[in-house]
Amino acid sequence: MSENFEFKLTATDGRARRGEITMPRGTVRTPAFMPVGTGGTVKAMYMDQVRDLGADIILGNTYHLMLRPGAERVAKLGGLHEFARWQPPILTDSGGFQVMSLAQLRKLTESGVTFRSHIDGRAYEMTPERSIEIQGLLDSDIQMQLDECVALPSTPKDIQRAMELSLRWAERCKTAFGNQPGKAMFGIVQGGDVADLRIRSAQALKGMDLKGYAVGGLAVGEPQDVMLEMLDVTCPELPDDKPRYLMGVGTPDDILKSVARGIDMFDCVMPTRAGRHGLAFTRRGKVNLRNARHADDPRPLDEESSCPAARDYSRAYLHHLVKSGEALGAMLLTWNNLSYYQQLMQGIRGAIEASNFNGFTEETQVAWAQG
Ligand SMILES: CC#C[C@H]1NC(N)=Nc2cc3[nH]c(NC)nc3cc21
Repeated sequence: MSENFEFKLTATDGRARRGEITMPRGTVRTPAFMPVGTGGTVKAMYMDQVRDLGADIILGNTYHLMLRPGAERVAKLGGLHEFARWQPPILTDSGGFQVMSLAQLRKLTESGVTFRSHIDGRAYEMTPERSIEIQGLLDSDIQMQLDECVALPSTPKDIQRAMELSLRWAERCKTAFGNQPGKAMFGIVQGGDVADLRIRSAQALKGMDLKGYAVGGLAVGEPQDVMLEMLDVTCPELPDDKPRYLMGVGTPDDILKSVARGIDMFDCVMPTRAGRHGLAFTRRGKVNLRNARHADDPRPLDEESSCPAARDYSRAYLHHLVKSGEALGAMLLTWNNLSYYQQLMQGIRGAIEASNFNGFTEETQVAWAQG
């Protein structure tokens, strides 16, 4: 533990990095995967289970929590850690992406964005200052800047405008955040799929000397090679001694290829959402438990797994639960998927320490192909 927010690199293998982020609430081993806990819950999981799987940090969403139950209410109840009974670090997204993707009747100005709640239609204003205030009320350990997230596809002109506005908002967020030694505010690199804009955004944010940097505006439907190309141009512009967080990513293959390009942190709804829809991630690839071919299969998902959901239940039973819409189906498959993701991250961290990241990547991809 540290009363400050500190990041240190402990090993590298090519551009892949092994590190640790120390904060008062705990240490985050990187590369790290953050389970998504949007409304203060990692859906279908107990927080103790999430921790036992090896997660060092989870993600919460400003947008959802401000709408329901309300940031001031969570603050009065002791903050998000107390409210959700998750004591390790929490990273909160700023609301920029969710306002773009969920809110209604959005109106954007230099000052901020006004919108109506997708839940009850109530009107809200979100400014850089209010976003940081809300994340402070939640007692978030890593707070994201408010950014303007243009929906894709967008014109280069619109991407540039949004990138430049987001830089001005980053400055305002930095001012509003002030000096909080045990916490961090991360900037978000924007620029869509335009390399020059990505470089300019990264260089400008680096000049603000922030405690960490996210790469945003990806994992919004663009082809994987475009996402990877943007990482190739963005990561070299970011400081080596600060964490790099790729927002909303991704599949296990996305994660391997992004770690190879210098990314340290990830979050994605993939393992939890897929689990609720009957899809299992395993060492030998994905298994769609909705498929009738599992109806009589007595084998577990992975007899060698340390996770009971993967080791102790037949595919036939999981298929039955999924087809019947039983809550236990979502619970077991979410448990399995988060276990797989955390075991993948543990394997990645060990491989970088052993200077074997490329070998680990090849072995993992071959195993997926075994089916
Ligand atoms: C443009 C932009 C941008 C980023 N800005 C903020 N605040 N959060 C994000 C969350 C994301 N999730 C996914 N994919 C699921 N891409 C994301 C990108 C962002």
